[in-house]
Amino acid sequence: MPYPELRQPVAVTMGDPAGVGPEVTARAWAARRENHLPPFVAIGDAAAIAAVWDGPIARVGDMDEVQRTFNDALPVWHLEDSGPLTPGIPTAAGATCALHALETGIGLTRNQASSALVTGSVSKFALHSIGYTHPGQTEFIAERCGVTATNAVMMLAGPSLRVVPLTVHIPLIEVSGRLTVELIVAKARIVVRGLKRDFGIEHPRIALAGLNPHAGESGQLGDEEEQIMVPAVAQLAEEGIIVDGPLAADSLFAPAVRARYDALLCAYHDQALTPFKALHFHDGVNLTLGLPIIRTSPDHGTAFNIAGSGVADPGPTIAAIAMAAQLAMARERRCASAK
Ligand SMILES: NC(=O)C1=CN([C@@H]2O[C@H](COP(=O)(O)OP(=O)(O)OC[C@H]3O[C@@H](n4cnc5c(N)ncnc54)[C@H](O)[C@@H]3O)[C@@H](O)[C@H]2O)C=CC1
Ligand SMILES: NCC(=O)COP(=O)(O)O
Repeated sequence: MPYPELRQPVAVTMGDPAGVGPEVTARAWAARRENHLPPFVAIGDAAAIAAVWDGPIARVGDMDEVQRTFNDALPVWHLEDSGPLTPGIPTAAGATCALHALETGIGLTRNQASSALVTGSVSKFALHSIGYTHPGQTEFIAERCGVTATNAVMMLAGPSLRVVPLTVHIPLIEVSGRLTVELIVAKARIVVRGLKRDFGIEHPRIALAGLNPHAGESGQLGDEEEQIMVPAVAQLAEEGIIVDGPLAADSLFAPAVRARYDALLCAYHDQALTPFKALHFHDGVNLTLGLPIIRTSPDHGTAFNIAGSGVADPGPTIAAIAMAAQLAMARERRCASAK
């Protein structure tokens, strides 16, 4: 057992049943031994897995059954029939099933029936078509956990890079208006706490990327750096946080530069996720800092263009399950030593 202190299985939602979620979850189970994965349960429509995978499935209704069946079959917490299913074609019934799976996974994890939550990829468009109003899953999970959206911080973590988009699912034109000293300081504090608590880094070093080319070139190429970022970095430094910036984003990801930091705080979604996915598509993980539960997710979307064709890489899901288990075990160890 690679995770001896993990008291409960990990809850893995399959996301949109028409996306690659069902097949990558099943293939992660098939690769459980070589990847030393902990027991986990797949939450969603069992038919969505059967449509794309011919391995063994065990329908379960409690976590004891998950523990008992995991070695021999993929445990599935079956929720509902998501209707006629064609991989690659999202439907309202499929989005409803994905949302129900998310609710179920959050509930199991908040009740400590599962040690951690791993969320499969959903289609934001399909979810919004059934009335979902949150920008992503992060904000929904935060709300269910009683945490404000600002205090639930998205981090993408891979073996050689951790990035944090300070603004996430908003149009590019709104980024400048959303960046404030308060937002940067609040998120940076949560990042530093997460690096200490979840990653065991005693003195985290972070850097803030500028928004404009050359970090604004002293105001000649934009003033967000001078007006917002410089005061935010000064305030964080005053609090004793080891922080550099704002630094020119184009060179921040160069190997010699990024190696100096434990996390890079970026102004907007693609500034963070584009270099991250270029480096760590296969083994990178999306996680949420600032929650009372552990939540991770593969760092890709529903990939409707390849769903059902058998080519989807299960690596990101394997990495998300492994990281969820490691983080949960570290927290359980800390709780045990505090008693
Ligand atoms: N965590 C989540 O729930 C996320 C959900 N999304 C949602 O996914 C939907 C599609 O978004 P896209 O921007 O097209 O991103 P995507 O990640 O679904 O696909 C982008 C490209 O990457 C490929 N790809 C993705 N996962 C792969 C895998 N496991 N193995 C091999 N190739 C893979 C796809 O085939 C496609 O060519 C959108 O509705 C978006 O909202 C996007 C990112 C994260
Ligand atoms: N691009 C990252 C992403 O879309 C993940 O968002 P979330 O659903 O985890 O909030």
